[in-house]
Amino acid sequence: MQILSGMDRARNALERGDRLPGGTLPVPIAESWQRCRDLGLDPRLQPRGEVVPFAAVTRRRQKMEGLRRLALAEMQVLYAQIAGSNLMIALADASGMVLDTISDQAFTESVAGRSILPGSLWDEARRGTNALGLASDSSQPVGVFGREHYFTCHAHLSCMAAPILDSHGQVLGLLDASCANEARQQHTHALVRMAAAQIENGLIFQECADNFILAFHPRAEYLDTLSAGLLALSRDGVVTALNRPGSALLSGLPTGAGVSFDTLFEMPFARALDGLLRGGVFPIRDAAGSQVLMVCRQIAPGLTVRNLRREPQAMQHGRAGPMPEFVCADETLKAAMADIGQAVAMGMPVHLTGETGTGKELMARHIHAVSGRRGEFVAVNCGALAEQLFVAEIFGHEQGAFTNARAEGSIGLARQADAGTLFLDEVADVPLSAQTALLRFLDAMEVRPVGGLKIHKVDVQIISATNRDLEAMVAERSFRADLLYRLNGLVLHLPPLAARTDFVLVVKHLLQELAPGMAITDAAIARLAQREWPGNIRELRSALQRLLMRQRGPFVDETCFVDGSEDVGDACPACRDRGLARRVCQEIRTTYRSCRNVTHTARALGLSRTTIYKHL
Ligand SMILES: Nc1ncnc2c1ncn2[C@@H]1O[C@H](COP(=O)(O)OP(=O)(O)OP(=O)(O)O)[C@@H](O)[C@H]1O
Repeated sequence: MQILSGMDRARNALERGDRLPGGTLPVPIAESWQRCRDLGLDPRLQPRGEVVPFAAVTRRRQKMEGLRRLALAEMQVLYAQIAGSNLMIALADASGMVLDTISDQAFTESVAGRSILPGSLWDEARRGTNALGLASDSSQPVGVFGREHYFTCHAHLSCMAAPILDSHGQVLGLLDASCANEARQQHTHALVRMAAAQIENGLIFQECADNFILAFHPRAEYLDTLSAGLLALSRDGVVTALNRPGSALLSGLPTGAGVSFDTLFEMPFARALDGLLRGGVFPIRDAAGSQVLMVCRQIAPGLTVRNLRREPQAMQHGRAGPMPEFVCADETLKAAMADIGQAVAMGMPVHLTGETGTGKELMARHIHAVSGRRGEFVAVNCGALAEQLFVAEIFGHEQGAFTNARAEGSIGLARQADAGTLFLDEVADVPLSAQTALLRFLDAMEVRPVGGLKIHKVDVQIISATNRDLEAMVAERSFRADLLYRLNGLVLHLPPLAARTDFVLVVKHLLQELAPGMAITDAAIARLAQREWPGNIRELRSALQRLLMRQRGPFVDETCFVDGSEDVGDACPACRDRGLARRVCQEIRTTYRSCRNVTHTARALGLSRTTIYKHL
């Protein structure tokens, strides 16, 4: 006989409508299941996946601007901390309406990823037992793992949510980390809670900018941690905010708003301030007699004192994990790159093709690194060399070998690359007259400088690149067929950016290069992904630079696109040149891009499905 686990029995009972067996589930989950059942939700069906109109999301985001700014920066840090894949970090308002998400591509493309999108509502009454809904109701951090979700269709998910509270214990928002159940990591829940606490502390600094802010803890080494109490005080010593650890440390004392410092501590505020403003750690007893150590983290404006750390921990950004130097998660490209190691080990020339800006030079540098050659990487832009000078530049020349020759002669780029790599960029532009000399060099790996007699043997890895069709040039006799066959030992094609499956990673990588620690929302990435990018990664880099110029906080989101200059390519052809229609069309396409579902898009924007189809 098959032995059923507690969870199996609980689910069977739930799905059959039987009484739920006691002791098989954590109490909050069992209670939530019961509430969902009382509401008449059928766990075997799909939940009501409601998504509010985009305009309502925008309004809510504006209302929560301060919190959102802090949260997006923390979400980026959290995303980097929870290494692994199939992950989404979401920020929701207090009711469980998702405002922003940061995720990896695998999650974005999953069924769950398509349902956790800005504007989606995750309250218990709509989506059954889930972490956002439970955290919103209970004001407590909650984890809902796999089959603990009420709806069977959410059983593959694990979600961990923590409320973000104001200093009166009111829920301001919710932070959630969701991942595939099998990818769940033990420490995620703690990281989400810490991120929420970090945001709460950040809010105190943000909202009490004209107050004193003091940190305190019984042990000095904890003053810089999230366990420290943070106390904001007006200039006359009245408490304006106290974080959660602070309330716990002062439990038993009256900590409500309006209480004065003197009621909480044994020393009058003015005297304590004297000590605190001299800098360093100041010992003080609370009104219950326990000693704590205190430091001043922020001085109310108008006072200047040296030796004080003005930068609160919670506001320090730029802690996103290290990003790879070179993004290459595109499966086709990865497969094509599999032979590089062997090719360079055999000294085989590598030929790179791809449109402008697809990363041919970067790939050439990568190949040089892979080859482990100790010599230099020497890049030659063949299109930039005058026809008469081409041979002399590559193979060198003796003193006074020709008019305009360098007086001291030149060893040439081929010898400079000896024991290293010679990268012939824009190889299609090698003058026909020089192609024979180049071919001879590739065959023999020997160099004879112009005007010289001595032959020099070299050992050079050859990499060439072009964005032109060399086969077609061979057919029209502007490129030598034998040179082409000599160059294309291993051919590697770099896909255009729009065709890369690792677009999201490329965006994040470039952003980290341009502005370390900067966050970007999924919606902003989706907006970028709509464009065609004829200039490929180079163009994307410039577009990100322009967005960064417009961005006013620690993250890039759709508001950075306000003037539409990044959006020229994202309206449908019929709407592209029609002002207002173009905006509507762009909104449709942006929304669709983030959820990949016509019905959701129609519902989110309050338009008919036919209209959505028309613009897609
Ligand atoms: N895989 C990648 N990951 C991250 N950045 C990249 C990648 N590929 C290219 N880039 C960046 O894109 C820009 C253009 O790359 P690169 O100059 O190598 O392109 P290219 O194909 O050689 O262009 P062109 O044909 O116009 O010379 C550079 O800033 C480069 O750092």
